Amino acid sequence: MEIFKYMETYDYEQLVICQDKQSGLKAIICIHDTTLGPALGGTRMWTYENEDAAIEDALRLAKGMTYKNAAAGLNLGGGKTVIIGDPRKDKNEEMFRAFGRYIQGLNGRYITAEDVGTTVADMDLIRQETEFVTGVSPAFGSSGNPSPVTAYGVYRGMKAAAKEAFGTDSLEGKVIAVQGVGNVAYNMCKHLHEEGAQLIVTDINKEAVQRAVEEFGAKAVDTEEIYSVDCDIYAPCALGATINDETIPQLKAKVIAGAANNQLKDVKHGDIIHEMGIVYAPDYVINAGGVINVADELNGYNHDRAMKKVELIYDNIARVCEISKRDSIPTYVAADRLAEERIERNKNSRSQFLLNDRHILSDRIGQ
Ligand SMILES: NC(=O)C1=CN([C@@H]2O[C@H](COP(=O)(O)OP(=O)(O)OC[C@H]3O[C@@H](n4cnc5c(N)ncnc54)[C@H](O)[C@@H]3O)[C@@H](O)[C@H]2O)C=CC1
Ligand SMILES: CC(C)CC(=O)C(=O)O
Repeated sequence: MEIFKYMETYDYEQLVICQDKQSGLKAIICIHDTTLGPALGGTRMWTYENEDAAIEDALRLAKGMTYKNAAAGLNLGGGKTVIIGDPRKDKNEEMFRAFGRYIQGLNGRYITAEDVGTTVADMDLIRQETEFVTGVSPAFGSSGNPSPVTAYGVYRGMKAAAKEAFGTDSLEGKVIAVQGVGNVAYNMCKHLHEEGAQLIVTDINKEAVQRAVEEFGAKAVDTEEIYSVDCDIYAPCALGATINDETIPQLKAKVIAGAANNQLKDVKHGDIIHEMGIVYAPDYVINAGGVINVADELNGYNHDRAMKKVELIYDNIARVCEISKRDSIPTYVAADRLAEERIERNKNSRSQFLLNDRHILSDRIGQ
């Protein structure tokens, strides 16, 4: 990969490669854009095929956070970290503390949280070395695990997308195919089950599938079968790029609404599903609940206030659908426009010099 060329094309600010021999830490912190504020985005731990794949994931995920934070109305930029390793085998205390020191070295340009493969306990270890971490244990006055809140936001956004496709936002009786029933999707399934939806689930983790079958009466299918099942809504909640040349021809769903980041393999896939008449709830709009929740910590965490903001994901998805119809553009383009316009407006309004400019983290770092 030609890193500088890629970073220049998509306007990235910084890529930090962190190595700590003793703990085995191999981390890539990527900061995409800090126009709106410090970059906030989670840390993913995953067994990447090779280093290029890890760097590419960090780059794509960080850019997604810029758009997510902007579209959610947060005064935060976009960043993300990937740690190379197996979260079930390769974690240790020193690793997360070493990582915490690397974050501290960025002096507030990047704030982390959970993502796939990392937990509240990992964030607690990072916190021993830096203040620039969220999603820490509630005992520290923090918001804890963001997944249930992300799940609630996805549920709200799914209802808005259903309204657009079916004329009603009730999910009662709707058949929903859920790919990956991990932290977010398990909690999402709870809401869907309570509303009377019928669930079809798949996961590479058989225990996760079993739990959904037992608790929600879900029907289990093989991982490759999930794309072609008869359903109303496809909810991608595992990893990215599952909307691609191979899967699109199999889809029967009228709505795509799920938690995964970077669901479209390429932008052209957003165009194709739009032409097919599928209502696509753009990933970074619908899955913003977690970041909205952890971002609230920066003001002194208040759960009710955070949940009120998360409720608005319904309105955000409805707005994106409205713009898509009005301007005859795919929903992913409508979402990108919302985010880009907000960043641009903020860029242009930063013309005045202000001594002692108030930093979003001023309270935390005691300035
Ligand atoms: N946790 C959060 O608050 C947020 C998560 N997201 C995104 O949502 C997605 C899910 O996140 P979490 O639930 O936290 O992760 P998780 O790791 O708890 O759940 C992901 C699940 O997908 C399964 N999976 C992986 N590959 C699969 C495949 N090929 N087929 C079927 N299942 C597969 C895993 O076994 C796991 O159970 C990720 O893309 C994440 O980046 C986005 C915003 C916030
Ligand atoms: C998990 C969140 C707290 C932040 C994030 O990285 C995301 O929304 O993807």
